[in-house]
Amino acid sequence: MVLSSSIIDFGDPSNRWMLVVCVVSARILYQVTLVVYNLYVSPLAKFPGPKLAAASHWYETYYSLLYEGGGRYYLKITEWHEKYGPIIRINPNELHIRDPEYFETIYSQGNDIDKVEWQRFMFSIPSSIGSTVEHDVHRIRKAPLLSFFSKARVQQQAPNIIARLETMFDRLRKEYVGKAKPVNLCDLFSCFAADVITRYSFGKSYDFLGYPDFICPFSTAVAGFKKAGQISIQFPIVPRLLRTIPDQWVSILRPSFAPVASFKKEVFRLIAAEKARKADGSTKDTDQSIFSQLLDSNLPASELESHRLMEEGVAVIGAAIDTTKWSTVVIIFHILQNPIVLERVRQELDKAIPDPSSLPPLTTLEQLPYFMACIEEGIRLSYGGFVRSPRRHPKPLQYQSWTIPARTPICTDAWTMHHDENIFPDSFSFRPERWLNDPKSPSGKSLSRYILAFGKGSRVCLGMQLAYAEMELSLAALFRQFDLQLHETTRKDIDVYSDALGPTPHPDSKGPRVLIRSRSD
Ligand code: HEM
Repeated sequence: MVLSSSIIDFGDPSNRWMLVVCVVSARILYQVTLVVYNLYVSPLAKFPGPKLAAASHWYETYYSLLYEGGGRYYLKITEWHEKYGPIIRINPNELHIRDPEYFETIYSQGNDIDKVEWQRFMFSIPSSIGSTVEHDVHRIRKAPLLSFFSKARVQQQAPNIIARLETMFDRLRKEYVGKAKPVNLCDLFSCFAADVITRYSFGKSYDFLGYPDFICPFSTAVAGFKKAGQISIQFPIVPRLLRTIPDQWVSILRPSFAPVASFKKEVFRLIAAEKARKADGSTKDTDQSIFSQLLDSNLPASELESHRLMEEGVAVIGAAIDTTKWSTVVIIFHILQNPIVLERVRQELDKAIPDPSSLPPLTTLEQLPYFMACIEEGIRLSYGGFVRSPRRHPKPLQYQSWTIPARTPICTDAWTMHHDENIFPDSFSFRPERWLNDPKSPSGKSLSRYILAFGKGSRVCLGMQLAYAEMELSLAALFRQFDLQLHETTRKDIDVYSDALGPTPHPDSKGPRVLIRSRSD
């Protein structure tokens, strides 16, 4: 105290100004040094790309948050690949590669590939598998869930999916079929996907399909959360700080968050019940919920702590709703917009499903080539996660003449892959035919290898089989039983405008809507 008062008198205004000037100058000096380092000294300095992006993160921040409403950096990346070639530096630390033959190297099954630090807090659930950065921790966490979401278990659970479909169709018949009342496909399939995943993972139904007009506050809250996702990517400190605020306070400050807060409480309740059942030895059906599955696994005790399990539960539900909804809606839109496609799908489904009220097993639907081609093509044009998901490899990677330093964040993405015109000519058009007769890429590999919508390698989507089953059953039943007509809906309602932790259409879109008639009308 004596020291500070004897050296500088902060009561003197000129000294206070001097302090401000010193702090600002130090900050400017730091920024200038950083820019010089990024441009000339960094191990990535030699890689091609725009100097502004290499100099500072602020360039990405501007395109991600401000320019044309934000979420538009993916278009810049495409533009730069045209100009600078297949490997570019897209910010001071990260490289992006556009080469359909190289993405399997980036996203390989290798055990020692990490995600990057900003992915940990992106969804505010850092201990869930999708947010786990370290490969070894991720592997341990994912292992016990693999069989729970395996193809065999999904097939076993098909009757539960069909039961949710019946609920959905009953409501459609009562409130929409034959009426001049359009239904918003995003709202409809959000509720459906939410009901399916909660029943599947928690062994419990929450009747999301019962909400008026299919507007479910929980899905709306999750969608709102995702809209703010770019802020979390650009400023990872924000979600970290928000986590320190109790949920009740956040709900008061932002009432739209309340459904997420009460959902988290419900997840804690389920976990407590499962732990109590396990403690008194009465757990019988080990595959009823992901929590019984995890608690019966050989995960260490630290991994079974209630807060960690809550984050895993929320992650599984969160990962399943918007993604499955969006792919299903995109597929419906494109089929409806192409009368020839619609006719062909119907012919195939009518033949395979003679009684519209009785769906065949998934294995039969999967044998319908044109129907499955429509699904694959719709998945291609719905892009899956969309947001970049970089990886860090422990050893240097070689790409053409470039040596990529070890642990450099490196990525490609579904937008880049799915619009590679050499692999998918006329890539913006919906052309199911491209998937018929076991098609190959110019290099002779199966075309489906170039689909990145579910991710690849060790981090591949956990719920892929469930997502396919939901899409196959719901689309087959929908097109078999109903006549749908697009209502004030165009490609503007479907095409990606921005990346808001998922493919997001133009902000003016009111959402894709349809009018529904029964096919027997
Ligand atoms: C059409 C539907 C779906 C699409 C397009 C999709 C897409 C994706 C993508 C791209 C990833 C990888 C993200 C990354 O690399 O960081 C992923 C991971 C994940 N998905 Fe899905 N998903 C879908 C449905 C589901 C469903 C139904 C579930 C329910 C279980 C689910 C659960 C997960 C989980 C838990 C992860 C993290 C996996 C890991 O990190 O190992 N997804 N998904």
